[in-house]
Amino acid sequence: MSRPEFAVIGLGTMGAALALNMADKGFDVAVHNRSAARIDALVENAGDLADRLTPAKTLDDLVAAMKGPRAILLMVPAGQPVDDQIAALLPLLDEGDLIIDGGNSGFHDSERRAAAVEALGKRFIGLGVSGGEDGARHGPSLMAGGSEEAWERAAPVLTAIAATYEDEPCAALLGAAGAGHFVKMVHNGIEYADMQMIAEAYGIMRDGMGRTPAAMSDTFSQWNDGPLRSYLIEISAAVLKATDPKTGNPMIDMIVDRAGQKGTGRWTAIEAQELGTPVPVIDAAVTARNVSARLEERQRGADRFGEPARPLPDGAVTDTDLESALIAGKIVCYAQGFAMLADGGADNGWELRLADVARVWRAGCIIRSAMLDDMATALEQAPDTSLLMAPFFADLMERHVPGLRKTVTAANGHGLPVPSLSAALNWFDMMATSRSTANMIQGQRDYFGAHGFERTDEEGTHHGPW
Ligand SMILES: NC(=O)C1=CN([C@@H]2O[C@H](COP(=O)(O)OP(=O)(O)OC[C@H]3O[C@@H](n4cnc5c(N)ncnc54)[C@H](OP(=O)(O)O)[C@@H]3O)[C@@H](O)[C@H]2O)C=CC1
Ligand SMILES: O=C(CO)[C@H](O)[C@H](O)COP(=O)(O)O
Repeated sequence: MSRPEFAVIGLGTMGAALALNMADKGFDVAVHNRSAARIDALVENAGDLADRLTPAKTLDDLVAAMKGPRAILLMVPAGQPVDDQIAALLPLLDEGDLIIDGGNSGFHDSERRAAAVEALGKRFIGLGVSGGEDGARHGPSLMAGGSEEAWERAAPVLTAIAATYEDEPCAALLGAAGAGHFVKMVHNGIEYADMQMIAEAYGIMRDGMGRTPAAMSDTFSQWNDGPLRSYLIEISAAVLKATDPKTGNPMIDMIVDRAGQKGTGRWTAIEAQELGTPVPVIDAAVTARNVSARLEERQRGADRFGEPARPLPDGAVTDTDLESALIAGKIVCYAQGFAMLADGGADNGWELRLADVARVWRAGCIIRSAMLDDMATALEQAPDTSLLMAPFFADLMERHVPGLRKTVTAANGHGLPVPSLSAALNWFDMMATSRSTANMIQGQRDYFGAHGFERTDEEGTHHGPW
């Protein structure tokens, strides 16, 4: 084994899997973790790949074991741990060495870290990684932000370990330092929205149609053979099919209905507000997770007001309507996500190519879906146009909005909460409205604050007769 040029620090779920993926692709990798037990466990369980791993108990040992120019991937929790690792590494590294932060870091932090690291003659990449443990082990989607030089150094390894879509690696340099983590943040916002809409369809089937988990699993599996084909639909079918080994009950029925979150969805919603980009489907999904966490408050609400009468009349919503709702909702949430990428790219001075982002998301990542290849084509043809207006997706919307409308109307009428699907429908209706109601807002603002308004028949700023 030759001295490794590549290293992974942080051998938790993602770091260990990425190190094995690199070893599998023929790269020698130095590995280090804060607690030594994980280093030993990785090497002991690596089988034939152990020969390619160089365990290092300290950062000094890690750096000394490597050949320059070094490339070191950090896979530790976002925030202070990343700053601490960078601070500990910098004095040990040589000019030209590269630090890659592969965690879910905030993109503002990546911009700051890149500037600090590069000022010392070293290089930095902020790398969005998606695909969970299995993706990390067998092919993740990788969204890089950094300089061309830094990318050239990292690309041979990153493109080798990435997922492929028709032989094209799902790994790309998308812009300067913060761009990779910005794109990953928006990816996670879309992930939240897609998951929430799927959960809403599950809720309609469970509480509105009285379906069993096994029956719902079959429905999701059928949808996975059509336009909705995607990783999230596939795993939803699998989750619904699983049996709890302890009780023999459907696993889904034993899971507490309180959704966790590590923050990237919330960041997307906050950043979208900063940019002024409407992403209501994502906002609603973040809110729904926050509401889910208020278990006791929800229980008090149910006790005080009674659970709504939820069963839907026969035929009120069909499986085809539900499928349509998810298709239209998915297009809307991607349209909002790509609009945010366009606005964020412009605001930060990155030349974010939306088609490249769609291509990188086609395989390996959590939001991979059959629609992404068509999105890449649409965004290549008309990069400055909303995905909603791309002929292929506009046609799909025309076909599927009636099912979305029927689903949302029936659900709202029977106390079945569908916040993200409703947000998708409301956004679609607002975006197809030439005369909105914002004239009333302007009238109110002028009335109480003399803020002025534009008139429909004259140029300039005007005031009302109040
Ligand atoms: N899990 C997932 O699906 C995905 C996770 N990510 C991101 O990747 C990063 C790693 O996630 P994941 O592998 O799931 O996390 P894990 O919790 O499985 O592992 C975290 C690793 O970081 C180390 N660590 C924790 N705190 C510190 C610290 N203060 N200093 C140094 N090392 C520390 C841990 O070491 P020790 O053993 O000593 O505790 C452990 O090796 C996170 O930013 C996460 O958001 C990105 C995409 C997907
Ligand atoms: O980045 C990821 C997937 O793409 C991570 O799994 C992330 O933790 C998911 O977000 P959350 O924990 O907030 O649900």
